[in-house]
Amino acid sequence: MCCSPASLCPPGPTTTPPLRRPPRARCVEGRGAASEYHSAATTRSLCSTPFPHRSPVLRPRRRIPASPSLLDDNHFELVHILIKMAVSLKSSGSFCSTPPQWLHSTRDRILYGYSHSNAKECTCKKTKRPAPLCVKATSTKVELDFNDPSWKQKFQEDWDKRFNLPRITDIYDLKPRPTTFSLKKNRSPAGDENGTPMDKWNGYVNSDDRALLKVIKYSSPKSAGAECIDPDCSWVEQRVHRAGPRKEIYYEPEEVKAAIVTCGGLCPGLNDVIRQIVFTLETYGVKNIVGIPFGYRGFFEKGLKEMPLSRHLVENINLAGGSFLGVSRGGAKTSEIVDSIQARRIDMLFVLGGNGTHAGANAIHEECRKRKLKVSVVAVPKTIDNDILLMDKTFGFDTAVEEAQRAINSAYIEARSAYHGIGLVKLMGRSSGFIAMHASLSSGQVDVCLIPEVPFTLDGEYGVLRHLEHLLKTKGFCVVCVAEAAGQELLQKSGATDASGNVILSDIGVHMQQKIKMHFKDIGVPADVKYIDPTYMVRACRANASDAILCTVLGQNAVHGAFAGFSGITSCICNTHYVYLPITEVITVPKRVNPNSRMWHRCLTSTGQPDFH
Ligand SMILES: Nc1ncnc2c1ncn2[C@@H]1O[C@H](COP(=O)(O)OP(=O)(O)O)[C@@H](O)[C@H]1O
Ligand SMILES: O=P(O)(O)OC[C@H]1O[C@](O)(COP(=O)(O)O)[C@@H](O)[C@@H]1O
Ligand SMILES: [Mg+2]
Repeated sequence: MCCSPASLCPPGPTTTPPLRRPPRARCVEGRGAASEYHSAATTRSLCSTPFPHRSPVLRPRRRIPASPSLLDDNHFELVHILIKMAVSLKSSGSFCSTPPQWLHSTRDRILYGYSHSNAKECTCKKTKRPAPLCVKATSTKVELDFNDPSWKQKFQEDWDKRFNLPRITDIYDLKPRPTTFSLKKNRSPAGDENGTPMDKWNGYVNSDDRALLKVIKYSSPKSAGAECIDPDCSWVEQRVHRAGPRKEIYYEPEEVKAAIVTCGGLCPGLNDVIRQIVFTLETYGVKNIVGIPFGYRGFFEKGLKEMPLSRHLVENINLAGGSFLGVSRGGAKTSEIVDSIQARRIDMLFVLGGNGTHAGANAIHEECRKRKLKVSVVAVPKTIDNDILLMDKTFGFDTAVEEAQRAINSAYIEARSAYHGIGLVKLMGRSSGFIAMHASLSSGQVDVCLIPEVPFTLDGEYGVLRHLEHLLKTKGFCVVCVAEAAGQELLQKSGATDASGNVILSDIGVHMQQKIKMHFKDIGVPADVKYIDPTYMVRACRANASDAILCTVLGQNAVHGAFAGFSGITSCICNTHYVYLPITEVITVPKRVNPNSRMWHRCLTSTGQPDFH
């Protein structure tokens, strides 16, 4: 954590420029088909009513009240991709005549077919009205026409195909054996000829068990948060595979060599997952368990030796943060990694990491398939950024938020205790603002939360700086929380990337600190700016209680998934249920905060901040 020295601003005149702004007429921008999704009445009232009594504190937010469609954060980025694909399809002349859509206007519209990998949206050629039956959704496997009475069945068949879990039996003709995993085995007096306990333990998950990804039936596409596949917002079950131990397994535990690797940046809970994987493997009867040191690098870097792991060795590792095995970025050469897997005779590989790691895990899984190796590659989603699609959250996120709000609290105390104090906190999040949004919400002490998904300006009448002036005048102090990826368009780009190819972001925190100081100096208003950058503090700590539970379950399920013969899957939590997803479904894009989601609106309600542009 680093704090700037006390403000160098000289005392100046205490009068601040007037903060009240002239009311502006607001319109929901109608680019192409975008506006056509609002009823005429809605559009009229939105465009004709300026805000004559605009409060200086709470400027109404543009677009938000008018938005009928609130996609949740899990699907927002997917929608972004779908729209881009629809646009490119359109421009390639392969689809109907919809003018190009831009992300911002798209967010305000109802979108159908969100859950496909390729959605298309159009208006009927001869009418300006939105024409629901023109809306089509396609996926890579099936094209849906909602005029077709069997579209639901087709959708579900396509869905089931996409979310079907790859397994080693896809390439190998293998017979399963009864599981060796039973929590009651020590109490069971007799076993069968395989030594499998004969108790009546009923803790197995049936392979046909599914969890629903969505549970709300929206009555209208205009309902808050509605995610509709078709224009009538029909109920279509989207089921995913339930995680957990199966009655039959595809490995002989005694013969298994299992390896664990942790990649990417640090994240609270890595040790908890490693520990649970080891415990669960041992419960199955696996004796040969190793850790690959320092991420994927450990597979091929000379001098890095695999580490034998056992319950005894990992018993207490969860008491500390970091990774017992070490982490690293970069250096993922799939063929070399698979050579190494082959040479080491690894049967199960457990990969803990974020979106990059998952992409790597999938490449390893594919390469193993190509070489016809009987290897199960199972991932566990790790990242404080919480930026992996479809899942409720990734492990480490809760803990990072908890730590981040401690930094916010310090900024608040500093700001509140200073004359015209301004506390500024920068929080991590490579491509999304989840940590900043949740830490702002949880602390309740933030006046301005800035995230990459919502553009803002610093200068000018509607800029952040003018709002800070206002806060100093009315409140006497303020706290700003900025996500590290926010406002990158305001900064010079270095173009540099890290070893994994991730773009190295310019420092918005330092930039804002300087801009705030300069601004208040220029207008002659004293301001005491304290900048806190808790960057590595929020992720180098040990997991909190809720993350520790999440890690425990995810780690156990990863092992159950491998023994069940799955490969190329990730063990995660969706809609409060523990499930397995094919890695391919979660790595298309990073998950981002949906500016039209209920959560972002709640954050805005909490901070009371206006639009900053
Ligand atoms: N598209 C990809 N294909 C294969 N491996 C990848 C890919 N992207 C990243 N990796 C590898 O995954 C590891 C972790 O990636 P990184 O982006 O640093 O962290 P995270 O997994 O947390 O997103 C690195 O070793 C990197 O080389
Ligand atoms: O460890 P580094 O290389 O400084 O990376 C910092 C980045 O790591 C993170 O903490 C987590 O990112 P990953 O999930 O990719 O590991 C980001 O929030 C941040 O941008
Ligand atoms: Mg990442």
